[in-house]
Amino acid sequence: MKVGIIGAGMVGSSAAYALAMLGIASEIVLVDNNADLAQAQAEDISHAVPFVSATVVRAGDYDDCAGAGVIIISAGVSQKPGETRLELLGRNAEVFRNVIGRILQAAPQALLLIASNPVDIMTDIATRLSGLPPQRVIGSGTILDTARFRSLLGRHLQISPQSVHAYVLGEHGDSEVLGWSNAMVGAVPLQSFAQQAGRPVTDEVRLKIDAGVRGAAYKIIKGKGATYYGIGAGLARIVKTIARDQRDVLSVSSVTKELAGVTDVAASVPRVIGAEGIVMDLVPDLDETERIALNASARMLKDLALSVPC
Ligand SMILES: NC(=O)C1=CN([C@@H]2O[C@H](COP(=O)(O)OP(=O)(O)OC[C@H]3O[C@@H](n4cnc5c(N)ncnc54)[C@H](O)[C@@H]3O)[C@@H](O)[C@H]2O)C=CC1
Ligand SMILES: CC(=O)C(=O)O
Repeated sequence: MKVGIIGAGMVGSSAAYALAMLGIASEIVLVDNNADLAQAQAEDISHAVPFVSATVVRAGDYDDCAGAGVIIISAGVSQKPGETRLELLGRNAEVFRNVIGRILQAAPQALLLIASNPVDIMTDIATRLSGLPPQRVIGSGTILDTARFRSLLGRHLQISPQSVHAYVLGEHGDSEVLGWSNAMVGAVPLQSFAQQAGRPVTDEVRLKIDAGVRGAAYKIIKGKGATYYGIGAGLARIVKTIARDQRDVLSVSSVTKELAGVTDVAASVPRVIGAEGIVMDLVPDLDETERIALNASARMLKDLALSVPC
């Protein structure tokens, strides 16, 4: 599958690198306002390709994305230390007004995969601007937060994060909701596994993991200016399930008819993803605290999305 990437900065180039390393895409086209940057990123990544795959990686313009199955949008501004994702909204909405029409003209059949922040509201905006059905406009949503949750839980339980089945729901951002009540390890509920393993998940452990997941981006941005390897791998993972029609369950964002009592809102729940985009939403069983928090997260996202004209 050919993949176009609009925005060849840290996130776009990391996604291209992860895609090339996994050998998922036959061709990757990097497009950026800064053509020299796109060219340099493409050359650098293409020099890694002979070690692992046969992916053609090149810089180009929108027209070069013709025939792409997926277009990743990672263009726009990113957070400065201490800045929230929501503070990027006005600037990145303007970027999307500029790029969505050009993408549709070049690759009308492509699925859109949104990474730019605030990703849930950018997914809503991309859906409105494109006029595409919501199933074809996928926000990376909480795929990264879910990976962070599984990583920290796995570390606490001393097992592989791939054997932890737990999801972060709602906003990719400060109001996100960690799904503790339905978390599983293998086929065993989290608390039961923790007890059997002698690694209890106490209130103190929960608070520490919650802070670690919710605060990860702020901590990394303070330390090195940006986050990109995690989301790069997450975006490649989403492209893989689309390219191979794998129907994996991933927590991603999409305009959803109804979520925790809020209608027509873009936020994350686990969803089945295949070649045509989102195939099915999974409605998780939540406890009362989680349901209230998810309602608040979805309500905030909907109100903010409504404030942005397209
Ligand atoms: N969804 C997620 O989990 C994550 C999202 N992000 C978000 O991804 C976005 C990109 O972050 P970085 O790559 O670190 O930023 P960056 O500044 O390294 O790259 C952004 C690129 O977009 C380009 N650009 C800006 N306007 C453009 C336009 N109209 N057309 C084409 N290219 C344009 C810039 O020239 C720049 O190269 C940010 O909004 C950031 O907050 C970052 C990490 C995780
Ligand atoms: C920057 C961002 O959204 C993240 O790393 O979660």
